[in-house]
Amino acid sequence: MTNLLEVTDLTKEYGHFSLDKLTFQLPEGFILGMIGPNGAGKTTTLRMILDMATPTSGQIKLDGQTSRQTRLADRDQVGIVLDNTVFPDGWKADKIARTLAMVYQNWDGDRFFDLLKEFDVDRQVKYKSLSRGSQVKLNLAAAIAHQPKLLILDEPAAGLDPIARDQLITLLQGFIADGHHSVLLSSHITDDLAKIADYLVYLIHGQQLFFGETQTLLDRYAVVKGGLDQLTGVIKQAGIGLRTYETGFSVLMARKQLSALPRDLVIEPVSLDELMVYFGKRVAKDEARA
Ligand SMILES: Nc1ncnc2c1ncn2[C@@H]1O[C@H](COP(=O)(O)OP(=O)(O)OP(=O)(O)O)[C@@H](O)[C@H]1O
Repeated sequence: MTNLLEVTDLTKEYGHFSLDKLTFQLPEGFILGMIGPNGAGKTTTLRMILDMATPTSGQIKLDGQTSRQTRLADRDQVGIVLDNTVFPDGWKADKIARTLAMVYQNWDGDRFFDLLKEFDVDRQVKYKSLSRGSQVKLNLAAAIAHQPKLLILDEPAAGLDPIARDQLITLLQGFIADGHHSVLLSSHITDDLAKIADYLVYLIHGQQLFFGETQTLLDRYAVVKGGLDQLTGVIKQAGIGLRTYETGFSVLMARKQLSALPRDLVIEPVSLDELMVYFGKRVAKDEARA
């Protein structure tokens, strides 16, 4: 398998925050999702991959290129939608298309306008007058229409309604379908990510908690529920993000620890959203202790 992106021991020190030795790969033909709570370091990681921030140490290989100069020269191969991607307020789609046609060698104007039609974005409306969702859709269409190998998207689903999010998922699946394109995206909408991300990088406070196949992460944990009288010392110690109610408790546990538990507890699969909430609760508890 050829990797379009390889990140090795990537570190960034900001004084109050450090991103610690991230290591992950994105093969051709796959989608990699980056998840983590606010301030985990997702945008910082994407910015370093895009040469918009300088790593303190570590290596980034984009389509086989390690040197910053070659990566910059090969910019056509990457399509980007960042939180703050904007076009000048007064520009309409036609002006955006004319401009990007001069910037990108592989610009495909027909594809751009087809995508706008599919997304129901009015090409006669000035960029500043489009709704937030329509601006995101236009940014996406612009990123895809220059036919990059790799799409990097920071929170692309923010501001999109459920129908548009569904269109986005279909679009991204179509983008990677030939096996030679890949997508790296960060998102808080983890249910969407669970549907489309083949791999996940999970960051908390700059630490990489997990990198691997999405299903592997979900299979590794389970939600355990029971009455307060069943809350043993083992559960309190090994459980992640314990929640107690008047009537009982729920906690996240690694499946490999389940054999040590009483048999009459309720064991349920965990969703990506729940997983993040339980882990988030553990981090908050650790911080309160520190
Ligand atoms: N240019 C900078 N200078 C100093 N600190 C920075 C800079 N950019 C980011 N940080 C810090 O890095 C940390 C991680 O921020 P980052 O935006 O990468 O997180 P995130 O996971 O994308 O969060 P969110 O989900 O809220 O967008 C934060 O504590 C932030 O203050």
